[in-house]
Amino acid sequence: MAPRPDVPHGRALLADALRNKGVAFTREERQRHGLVGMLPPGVLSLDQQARRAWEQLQAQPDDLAKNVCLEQLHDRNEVLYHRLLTEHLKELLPIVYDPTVGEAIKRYSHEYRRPRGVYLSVDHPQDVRPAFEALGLGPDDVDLVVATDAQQILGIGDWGVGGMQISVGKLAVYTAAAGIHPGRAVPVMLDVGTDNQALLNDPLYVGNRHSRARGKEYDAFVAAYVDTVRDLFPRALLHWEDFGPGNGRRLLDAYGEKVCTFNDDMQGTGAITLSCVLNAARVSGTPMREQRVVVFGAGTAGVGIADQLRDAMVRDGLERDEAVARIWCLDRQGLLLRSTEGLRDYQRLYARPDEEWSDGSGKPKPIGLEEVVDRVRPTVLVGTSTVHGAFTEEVVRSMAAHVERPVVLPLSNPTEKIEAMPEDVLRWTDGRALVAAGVPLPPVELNGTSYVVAQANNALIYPGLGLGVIVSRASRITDGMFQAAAEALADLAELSGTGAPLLPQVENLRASSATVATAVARRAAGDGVARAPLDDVVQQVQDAMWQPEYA
Ligand SMILES: O=C([O-])CC(=O)C(=O)O
Ligand SMILES: [Mg+2]
Repeated sequence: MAPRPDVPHGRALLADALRNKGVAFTREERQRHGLVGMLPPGVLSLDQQARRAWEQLQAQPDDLAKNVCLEQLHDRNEVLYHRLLTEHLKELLPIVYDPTVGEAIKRYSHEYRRPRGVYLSVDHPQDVRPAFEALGLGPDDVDLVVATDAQQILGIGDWGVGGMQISVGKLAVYTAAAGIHPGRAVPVMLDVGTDNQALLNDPLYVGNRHSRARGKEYDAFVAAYVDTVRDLFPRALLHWEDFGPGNGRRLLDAYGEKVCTFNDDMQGTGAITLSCVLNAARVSGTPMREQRVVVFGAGTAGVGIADQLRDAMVRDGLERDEAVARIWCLDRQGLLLRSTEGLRDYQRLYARPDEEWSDGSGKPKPIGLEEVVDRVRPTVLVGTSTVHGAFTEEVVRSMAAHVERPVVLPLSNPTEKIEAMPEDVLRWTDGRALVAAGVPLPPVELNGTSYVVAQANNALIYPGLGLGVIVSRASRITDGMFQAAAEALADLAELSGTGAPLLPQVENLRASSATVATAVARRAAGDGVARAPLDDVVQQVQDAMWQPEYA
């Protein structure tokens, strides 16, 4: 992990992925570090090693095999792994991250090779502290901790201990995109059990073999995690990933004001969607205060998106309740009404008055997406439902009948969960729709125009956000910092020309993350939460970015 005084020797050095250079160790280094006879005599450069690793990767039969191959490299030689990732970001992001990471998570116990990160068990809360102490890192050595309890992995639900791979994948993106030092970042799996029966009945499953802990037991375990990290690593930013709807918002409410922390699915996804909609508003000429937004899937992500769009409408001149009134949220029960049973507290704000939708006679019937789109005539349709194909031709055509440039954002992932394929949406609307998806997709060729589909994934936000927090040493993360991130990213997109994507391309992730980081750090200072002096933010951000090169 982070530079330690005790530089390992011999085989231990080869096994230390952060320091290992493999055949790039020079003859002199081999002699100095006790490696004589342990490596073939040839000495390769990092570039040559990267070429070989790339060849090995190309020989893999499918994306899951590529993911496994890359993660093995990750465990052997981190510099080489990150070199490869940085050089081939567009090709490799879908392998180490969404969508293939979903497959790796499902297959975790069967592809199991080498543990990575910190595994905490709800059955042994007394081990939380020793587990972090075993990293051998000092109070200033950790910048970032990504933790999941895996209840709601991507759009694929509860995957128990396999969720570790989402923490690992997010950190890989942090480093590739924003140069977060891989030795100063820790992935964590909070194993509270799983309600996934297939896992519980799988003899090879390597997680806790019981149902999910809830209530006091859960809260005490999470508290032990937060308290221990704050105590041992007071500089660390705490990132929450893929928690269930019952816990994600609650944990953020409990810790958001006290700790430097954020929930990526609520706030990162909210910010990236805001970026998209800000640019769609530029293209269509319809200001934010005039947008009508339908959110299909009112879970953590959907409501997080609603919150940030609402705030953007308020900044554009609306009162808060006027902005809320321009947002319609649907969940499993259909359109959320005040009388809807089982509303979660965070959904309540967006529940519509029943009078709007019924004549008051009898119990209201569930109101589906078609009816809502038909009556509301939304300008923006967001999908966070994981219902594949929910944005039917009928729904999209109905929307496009009333709106010149309908904004359609099928964000569910992995690809098998997407609400509509952008290709279809563009075809149904004769190329008028402004589309972005949560997963990477190829450009759509239609009537002689190539439409580049932006990837509206929180990967364009969280790495820069994290870097901005680290550079400014922010004591907590304000709403304004998300706004700054969303606006800075939106400003980077080239919107000219038919078919231009709504967001900067993933190939430029390193540059766009630096821009996001700069905006976030400045806003941290503006909001009074920065603890580091920021004399030259642009340079400070550059200096803070770790490069994949041998020491
Ligand atoms: O990881 C991703 O690709 C986006 C995300 O946070 C999620 O879907 O949960
Ligand atoms: Mg997530």
